Amino acid sequence: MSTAKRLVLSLRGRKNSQGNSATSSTRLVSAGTSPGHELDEIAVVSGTGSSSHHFSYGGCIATGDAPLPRYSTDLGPKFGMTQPKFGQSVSQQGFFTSHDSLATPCASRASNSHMATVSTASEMDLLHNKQRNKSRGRLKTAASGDQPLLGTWNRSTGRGSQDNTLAGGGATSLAMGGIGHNQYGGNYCNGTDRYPRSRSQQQGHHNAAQQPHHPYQLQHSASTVSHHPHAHGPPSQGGPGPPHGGHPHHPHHGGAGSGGGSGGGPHGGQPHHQKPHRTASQRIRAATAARKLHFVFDPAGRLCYYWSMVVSMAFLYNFWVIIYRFAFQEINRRTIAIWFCLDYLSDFLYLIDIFFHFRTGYLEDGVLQTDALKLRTHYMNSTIFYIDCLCLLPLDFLYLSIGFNSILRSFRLVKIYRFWAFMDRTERHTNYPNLFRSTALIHYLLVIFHWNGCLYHIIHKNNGFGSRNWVYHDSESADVVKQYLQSYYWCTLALTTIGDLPKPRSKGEYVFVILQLLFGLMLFATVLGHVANIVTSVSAARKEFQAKLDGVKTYMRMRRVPNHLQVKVIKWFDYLWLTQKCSDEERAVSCLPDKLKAEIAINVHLDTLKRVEIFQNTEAGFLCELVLRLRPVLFSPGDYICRKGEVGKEMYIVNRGRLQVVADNGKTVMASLKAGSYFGEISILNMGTAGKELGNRRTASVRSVGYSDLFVLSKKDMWDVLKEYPAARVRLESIAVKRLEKYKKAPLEKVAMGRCQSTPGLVESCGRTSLEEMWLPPATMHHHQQLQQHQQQLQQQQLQQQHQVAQQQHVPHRQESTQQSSQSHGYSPRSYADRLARATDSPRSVSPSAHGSEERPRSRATSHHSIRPQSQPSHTGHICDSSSQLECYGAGVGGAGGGTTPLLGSHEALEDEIKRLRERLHTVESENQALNTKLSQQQWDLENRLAEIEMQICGVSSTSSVDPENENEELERNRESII
Ligand SMILES: Nc1ncnc2c1ncn2[C@@H]1O[C@@H]2COP(=O)(O)O[C@H]2[C@H]1O
Repeated sequence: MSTAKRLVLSLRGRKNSQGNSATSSTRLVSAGTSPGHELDEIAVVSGTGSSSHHFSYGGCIATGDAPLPRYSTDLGPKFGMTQPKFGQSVSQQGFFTSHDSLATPCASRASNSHMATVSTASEMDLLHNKQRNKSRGRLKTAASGDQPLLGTWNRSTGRGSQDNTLAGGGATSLAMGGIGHNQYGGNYCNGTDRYPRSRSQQQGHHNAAQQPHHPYQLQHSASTVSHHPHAHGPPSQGGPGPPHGGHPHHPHHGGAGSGGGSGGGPHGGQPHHQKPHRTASQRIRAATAARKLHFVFDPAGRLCYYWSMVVSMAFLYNFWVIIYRFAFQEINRRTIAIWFCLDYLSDFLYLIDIFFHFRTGYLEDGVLQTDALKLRTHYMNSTIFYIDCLCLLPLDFLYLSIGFNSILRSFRLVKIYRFWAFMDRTERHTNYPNLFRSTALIHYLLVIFHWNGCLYHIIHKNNGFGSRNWVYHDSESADVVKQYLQSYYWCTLALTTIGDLPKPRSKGEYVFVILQLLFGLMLFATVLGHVANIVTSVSAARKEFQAKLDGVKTYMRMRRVPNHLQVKVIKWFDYLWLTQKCSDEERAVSCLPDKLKAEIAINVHLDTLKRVEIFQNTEAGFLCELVLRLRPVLFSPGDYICRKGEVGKEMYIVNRGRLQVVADNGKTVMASLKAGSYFGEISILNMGTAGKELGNRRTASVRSVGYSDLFVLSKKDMWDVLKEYPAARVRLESIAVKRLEKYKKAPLEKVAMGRCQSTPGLVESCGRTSLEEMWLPPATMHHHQQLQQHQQQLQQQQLQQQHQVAQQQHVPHRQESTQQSSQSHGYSPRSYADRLARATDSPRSVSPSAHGSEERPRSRATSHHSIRPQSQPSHTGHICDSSSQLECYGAGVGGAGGGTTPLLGSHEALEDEIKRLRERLHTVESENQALNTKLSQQQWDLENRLAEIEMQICGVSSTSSVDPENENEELERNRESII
């Protein structure tokens, strides 16, 4: 998608974003920092002095609701401005991409009364001529047309240059929807290409009557510009702006806001009555004058970059040639013309560079300054200005006295700062930093050899250090190139410490050669270091990855991890390396601010994320928030990502790969998931079908078919975000409800359950409830908590009563009973309700399973279902039998096989099962009754026996005539011991 399109989309998106500034800026950020990013490069600063109009979308302009200037969108291609290889500079990124940076410039500009131009990134007005021609034609038409040109728009009496602005902008301001003559009007380019006229008409007021329809205004306005949010608000609102035309509290915005400009409010821009009538020719003149455009270059923009490349070339020319010509006295009559042309071409470029600097913006408090006066002052007060002047010191005049000597041009080399800046920027932006570094290193080496060779030749030419033995003898030859190559070769030997140099004889020669060798040594070391760095950075990722793999391997070997598992782990690493080439993606971007991280993540995973249902048509902020919390994770083939019945703590988004939602048996596939799908949300939303307690349990198992690249989102993170975005929550829940519906409709085989086969120790409850019970209509979803609480209270009360009964009956196996009770399971609210009702009918229903007690929450442990007031040990065994039978049932239903009950595939089967269960319940109840009778019988026996003993004791005591008090105590003691 082209940048322009993206921008348009982002702006549209912003309109839809319900005024959420964060959101909108985020969208804009996305567009603004897209690789396209051409638009911020081009800006028109129209008018003179401070009244400029900015057309770029960068900076604050982008924050506006501005319809995109039509011509801006295709400026890049139009002018052959291809996508830069090296993208944007860091400063630019910082400036345009962060939310703050979008907002700040506006604010600061608004508060700076001297800042005329607000453009963040303005480089040139490429369309200026075209526009001017158009305007002329239109003006002609207008002038000759019936409509008088005497509009009611007003001339600004603002700052000096604003006349021009008015004119041209007069025209321009009209076009810009009344970017008045107020500097901020100019600053913000508030015109819209669609709204100004209608707005002005709507705004009406008295000037509506005065203001004739202005053809120039209309036509010109159609060709420009952006729209200032402060001044107009969203265009879609369409209604009249405040009478001041702009922000009611910001008179400075009036110009822009009067916006409607041409219409403006009565106070917008300047009062109408100041110069209500101007002739057409006046206006044309004014317009022409105001159309004197000036350019302001964004230091971080592409033009600046390319220009610095040109200047660097000029510098390199001087860098290589000055010393060469000095050493070899290459200038002679034959070549003088060429050298002079080249010399003065480079000087000319240096000169232009000075002018370029006058028009290059700079950052002040993080805000790009574009005011011409400020730029000039800033440049002239900087050291760079003096350096640039020094570079152009015209020592060439000395040619006249001392002849051609390129050493007089040595000051041109001071421009090296430009070359370094260019190299730095290129290094930062290139996609091949190591290649670039290597090339730069080689270049530096060649230059050093070149200079050294030239120096050597100079010494040689000047008769060396007294003897010429240590220089090459045949260097006397007249062939300059050969002489140069010999010197170069000598230096290469010396500086690479290879040796094999002619032996020095005199002291001077010795010193020179020693210095050469030392320098060569250092150079060599430096080069080696650089090369090592380059090589290291090339393989850094691989090394890090390898180190991690080695660590894991060592660990597995030490811990004697089974071979198959080791192979699996290594394969996992293989896949990771193949697909990501990076062991820790998160760490790679950890130094970035969150907004940028989110932006990167969104861009990198855009394809996946836009397919995710929950992210579609949601607020951009929601996506941003979530994306920052996503953690990538990779699963191997056959891995279970989650198992039915487990507590859900995370949800997953499929980035790549295929997964299956499977039933307990691991074979029945309930759904297939691929990139863009998500799962695991039901349990983390506590919407599981098994009631409150088990709402957080996985409703299904999910298995990876091949390698799956997923994003994990923790429950806490999810809830944190959903708290802020309730609409997204509703959406997520509604999708979950749909899935649950599907789940409900699925054959019972799929949902029936018993012991969770995948995770030993877990017992799933859903299968024990009927399908009707499992289904919880969405409407009741949010009530079920209350219902459950109520039910729990009832259960607890009942439980207490039963405990009391048990205590009264001195049940000795309370512990066992409680153990049994703790094995009960959670149910859906309806399930609870039904069971509660059943419990009322037959309170001694049996616990369905005897497993998973450790897993159950406490509240469940006290469930009434498992309370059995047994008083005899034998009963416990009996009840265990019952429950184990049921357990078998569960297992059978769950598909594990071996159960006594056939698989339940239909409603009838289910009802049969219920019937069977009820019968079983009756049996158990009657058994219980029988046991109770037995118990009563035993109790009666015991009491009888007790009475007999008492009688006996009484008899004994009467015969032994013991003290009655002692006798009573004794009796009591005996009784207790008997009991
Ligand atoms: N029928 C289905 N279609 C798609 N996904 C499902 C289906 N049933 C369950 N899931 C997903 O599987 C996940 C298992 O864990 P959760 O219950 O947390 O959330 C579940 C759903 O996200």
